[in-house]
Amino acid sequence: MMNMDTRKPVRNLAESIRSLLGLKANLTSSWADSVCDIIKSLPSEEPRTDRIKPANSETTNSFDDKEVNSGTIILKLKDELAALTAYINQLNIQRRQVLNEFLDLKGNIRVFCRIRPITVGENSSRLSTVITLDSSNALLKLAENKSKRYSFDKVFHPGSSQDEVFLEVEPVIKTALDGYNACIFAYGQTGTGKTYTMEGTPDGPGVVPRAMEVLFKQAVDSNNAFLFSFSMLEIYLGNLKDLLVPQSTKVTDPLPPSLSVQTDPKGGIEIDNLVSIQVSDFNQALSLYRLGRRFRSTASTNSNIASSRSHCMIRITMTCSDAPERRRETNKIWMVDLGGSERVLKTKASGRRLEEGKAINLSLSALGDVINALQRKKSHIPYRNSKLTQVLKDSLGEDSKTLMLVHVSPKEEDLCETVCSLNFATRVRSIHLVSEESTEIRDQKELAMTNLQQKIEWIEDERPNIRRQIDKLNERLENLTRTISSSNEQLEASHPSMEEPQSKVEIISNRTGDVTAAPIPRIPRFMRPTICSRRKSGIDHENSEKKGPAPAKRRKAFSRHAESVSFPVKGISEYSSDHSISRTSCLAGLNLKCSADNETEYSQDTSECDVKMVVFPEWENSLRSSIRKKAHFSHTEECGNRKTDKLDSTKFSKVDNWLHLHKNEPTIRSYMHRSKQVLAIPTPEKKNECNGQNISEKLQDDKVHNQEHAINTIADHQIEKLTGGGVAGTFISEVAIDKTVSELKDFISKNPIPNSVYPSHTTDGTNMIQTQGLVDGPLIEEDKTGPFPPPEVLCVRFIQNMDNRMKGIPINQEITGKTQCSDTFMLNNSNCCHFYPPDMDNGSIDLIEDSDVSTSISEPKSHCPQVPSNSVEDAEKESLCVSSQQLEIGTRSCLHRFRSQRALFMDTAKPKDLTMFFDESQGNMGTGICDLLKQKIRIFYASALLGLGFENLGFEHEFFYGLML
Ligand SMILES: Nc1ncnc2c1ncn2[C@@H]1O[C@H](COP(=O)(O)OP(=O)(O)OP(=O)(O)O)[C@@H](O)[C@H]1O
Repeated sequence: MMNMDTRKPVRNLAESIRSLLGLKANLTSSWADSVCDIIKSLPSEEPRTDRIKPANSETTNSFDDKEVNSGTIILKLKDELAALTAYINQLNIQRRQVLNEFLDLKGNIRVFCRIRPITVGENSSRLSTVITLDSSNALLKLAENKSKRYSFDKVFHPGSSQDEVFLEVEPVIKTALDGYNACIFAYGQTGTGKTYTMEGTPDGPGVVPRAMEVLFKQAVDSNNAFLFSFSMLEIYLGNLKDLLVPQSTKVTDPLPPSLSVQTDPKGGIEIDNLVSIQVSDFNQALSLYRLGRRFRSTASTNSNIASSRSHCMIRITMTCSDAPERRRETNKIWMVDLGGSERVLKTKASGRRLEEGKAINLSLSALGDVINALQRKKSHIPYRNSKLTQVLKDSLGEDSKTLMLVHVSPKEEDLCETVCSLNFATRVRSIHLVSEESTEIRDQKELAMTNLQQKIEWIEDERPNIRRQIDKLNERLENLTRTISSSNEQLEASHPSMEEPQSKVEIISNRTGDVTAAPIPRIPRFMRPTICSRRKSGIDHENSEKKGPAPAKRRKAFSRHAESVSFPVKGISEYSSDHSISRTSCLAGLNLKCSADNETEYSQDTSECDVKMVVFPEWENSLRSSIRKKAHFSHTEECGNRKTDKLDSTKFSKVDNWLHLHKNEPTIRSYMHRSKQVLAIPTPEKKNECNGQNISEKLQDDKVHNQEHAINTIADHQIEKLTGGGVAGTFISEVAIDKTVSELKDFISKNPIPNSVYPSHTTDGTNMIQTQGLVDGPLIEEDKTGPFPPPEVLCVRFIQNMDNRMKGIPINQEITGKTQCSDTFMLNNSNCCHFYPPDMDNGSIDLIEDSDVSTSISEPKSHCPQVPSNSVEDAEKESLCVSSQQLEIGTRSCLHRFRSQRALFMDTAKPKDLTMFFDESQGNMGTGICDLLKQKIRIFYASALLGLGFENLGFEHEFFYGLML
């Protein structure tokens, strides 16, 4: 009874709050304050949670009381929570309405004009050609006594700060949270401050970083679950270029998948293959933005020291499925820093700069045509005339919010361009203005807008407070639930047969919705139904129904998000992989405080919510090729978390790792200018040099040494080849190790080593462990997996039966320096064929006309670590560093290496001799086992050469045909 009494007033209060919330008229600030005060005062009436300590076995009755009290508190908290949630939802709806009214007054397409200040080095004595008359009018001085007035939604004078600009831009960004597609673009002549406005400086961040901050903050305040994803591209020379994919720095790098603009049946625009990365907070988005910025094409021109040579476009996609009042469940905002229009005569651009300028001008003129057609309400809008208009198609039309920031120069010499820009901006603005407004109407509008703005501000101030209270309540609720659960467990342990209190808790739990202490049945564990069987039998279904609809709805929504943010990749035929984003969610603003049972229901969502992953097809390819090579990646926190045992499933890498990977991404930019790196257009050679540098740096940084794995991989590869070829004979495998003979003997005496393994040494003093065995190679395997430390040189000699003499001419394809496999060993064993496996692209191959054929796998002393690869970039770096370190000549560019490799091969390989070698043996070919064996070895040898990748180096096919014959 007592419990009922305490519950009642709380319920009444909640009901009265709800009823008040229904009445819009009551929603004044004083009313809200008083409601808040009441709510704030409630917790003090409640018993402290520490009073509900787990009951011990002796105090069953007191536990009962406390438990009932806890149930009451939980109910009370739930009521408060419901009231606050209803209130915040009401605020959200209000804000949406007010903001829409506000934007309706402002217009769907708004145009701001920003006048650049005279910068250092410019002649400041001359008067500016553009003067700000008031906040929405600018005067352009055309001649001594001739001027023209331009009206815009806002005019920013040269002294306007970034803050002032953003204050005006903000409402458009906020509408994006209401489900509208939005587009903010900076337009203007080159050098007028577009990038300054959009990107800003470290001291004065521009629109893009500020917009991202606002988006995330507002999403949290709204109490709805938003899922954000970030993309960044540029339109360079009329082509789309993803700024988030690893830039190819080597000739051999796979080209990034080409981007293409697709229209869905509803008219929505999607860009095929564009990387879209889920971001859960502002910092992540900012990191990606910074990363993308590094890859922008910028160059110095006559007009601007760091001129953007492309249109840079940032897209933030947001999905929110628990706010049905939003315009769309998934919508996007584009923020575009357009390339500057330029006059060739003035910029004196030539060559590449000229091409870039022309491409920019062309697409800007296409944008002008689209605007024109929209203004005239033409039936055909020429979106298809440029990539820019294609991409922006669904963000420029009626149902979206567009903001154009036209930038003009104050300089007299730029008058022509200024007139063009201002005329274009006026045209854009006229799309939504049927006629010029009278001053009176405009004043009225201004007043209405000011009132609406104030309302918006009030709501936006109020929401975080309510949100904080909700968080607090949730926390308390969670603590309380946890306490009850642990009490139950203790009680159950002490009174296994006590059913009563449990069921009480259960009832409370079900009523409270998200507080669930699941009943533990009194049957043996193995007899209890599994989740699966419960689902099948419908038990779970019933339970979930009891829990209420909210969790089910959310769960369903997340899987939908997952589908909506995956993007198929074309052209990767082999694995037809997907650029896929994990089914994770950015739960900005979502407060998933749920009980044990709800957790099960949400487990996938909640556990994944902090994992942001993306996979690129190149990575996947590299991973798969890694499987083929049986490469083993070690796991380090720094270098990514790849697991070889899961390589055959789709691989994901964390966004954070991905960002880390790009930290040292080589850029070809020569100097920094205002946080922009200015570059000369890269040449392949430069890229390679740059890459080489980075690789060596990376190698210096990487502390992961996985020599053993590398050697094992090579040995595996060889053994596979030898045994796979069905070759009969004796194997002698030799492992050079860094132990003295006495140490070795010691070691062997202490360790049980088969008889066939014994120490030896070569004439140059290298200590070796020799293993002998027959044909199928288990002994060789014994070697590589043996108890010795990782060998520095691994030589596996295959000795063919003496009567099968292999004919051949030596081929030395050593690029430079000497191999780490001791020279003396090679010299003294003239029948030794030194062979690098195909994945090591330098090496020596000696095939010497003699009785025995030996195959040596040489492993360099300073073996390149098998760095756990985060991406294809890493994989490439690995392969590069393997070879460069093997050669011990420092880092060299991949291209250079391939060239020299090719040249040397051409010089020294003596294709004629090779052919002779094969021809000769062909002539002697019989049908006996030995001849078959010879043939197999020849094929093995030829395929080894092919495997080295020579065919990709531009050799004439005839050469290989000759080789194969
Ligand atoms: N409002 C401003 N306040 C201070 N400096 C500015 C402002 N606007 C532009 N600048 C300066 O003018 C120069 C050119 O600006 P910016 O590179 O942003 O021009 P842009 O329009 O992006 O040029 P492009 O089209 O060639 O890329 C920069 O040095 C920048 O710092």
